[in-house]
Amino acid sequence: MRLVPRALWNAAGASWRENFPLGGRDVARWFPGHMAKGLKKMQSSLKLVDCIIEVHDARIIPLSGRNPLFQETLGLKPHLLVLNKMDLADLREQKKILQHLEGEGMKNVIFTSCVKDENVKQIIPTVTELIGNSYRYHRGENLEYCVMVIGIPNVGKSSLINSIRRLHLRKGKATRVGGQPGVTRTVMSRIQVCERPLVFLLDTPGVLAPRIESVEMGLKLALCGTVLDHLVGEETIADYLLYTLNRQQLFGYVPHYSLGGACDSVESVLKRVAVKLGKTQKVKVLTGTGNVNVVQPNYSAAASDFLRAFRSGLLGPVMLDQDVLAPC
Ligand SMILES: Nc1nc2c(ncn2[C@@H]2O[C@H](COP(=O)(O)OP(=O)(O)OP(=O)(O)O)[C@@H](O)[C@H]2O)c(=O)[nH]1
Repeated sequence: MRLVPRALWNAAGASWRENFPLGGRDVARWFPGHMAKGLKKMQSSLKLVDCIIEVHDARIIPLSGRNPLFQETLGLKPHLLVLNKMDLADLREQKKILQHLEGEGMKNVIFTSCVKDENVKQIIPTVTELIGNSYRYHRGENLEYCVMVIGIPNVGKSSLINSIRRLHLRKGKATRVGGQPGVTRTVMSRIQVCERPLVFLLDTPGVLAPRIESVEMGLKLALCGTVLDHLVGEETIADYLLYTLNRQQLFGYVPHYSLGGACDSVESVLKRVAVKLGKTQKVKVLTGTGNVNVVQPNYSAAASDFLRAFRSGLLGPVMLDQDVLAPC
């Protein structure tokens, strides 16, 4: 998908938007209140836990997405960062990403894909080693390990738990997986995921509200589906997607929708996508001589499809935090 098709060479030389208009957006509203309550519950369960697995989306480098309140507590327990959805991420700069994370104090990092069960097998041995090298306070005598899985919404926490369980115990789903953020809400309880060593995970992952340092970070999180789309606006997210793809010269959307060429106007792209998909709607227009029915492109349906295609990897892999890596 990285290869720029011949027809797009001209487009690749074109100039794309340097900035995305960020003003007037109330990012604080994008994350629902139930997450703050979850944090308290997680903090009270921490004394039962030997290790924390923090799951994040591999397309965003998890600096700003992390909740500072939890981060204070994280230092006390062995910590493994799992960067999931690697099948959707452009990881050509993996070395830089790891260096960057190490600079932020995150030494134990594994990239995974739960849809392909890629690298998931490395998790239990790594966790066991981390716990073995740590002081377990009052849990030193206990031969079973208890691990807490945490992370912001929709990054694949439940999928990871199910995947670990499937690979080590050959058992089916223990926790619900959903395409919408915020599926996991119920009280935490333990489930076994491995026999030797005996490892339990808190079966309901801890859902953290991300700390959004900037509107742009909020838009990246929205693009990855960690926020309910309607709170941000699908067309806004679609516009941010188009801006990102063009800036990074990722023109996979052009052949995907058989568009004539790349374009930086979201209105024009969504119009062509809507027509291509046959997503049009009749709208009544008031004229001087009465009401007239006009067929218009359904921009909202086109935006939904554009986002869905991106999120399922059909437009190619992406690294949304290239700007964070640039000064490394
Ligand atoms: N492509 C891809 N999709 C994944 C991967 N892991 C999970 N997903 C998808 O991401 C979506 C969210 O997965 P969940 O496991 O429900 O995520 P969660 O973090 O538990 O979500 P919340 O309950 O909202 O906190 C689902 O549609 C999964 O199928 C992965 O490695 N690759």
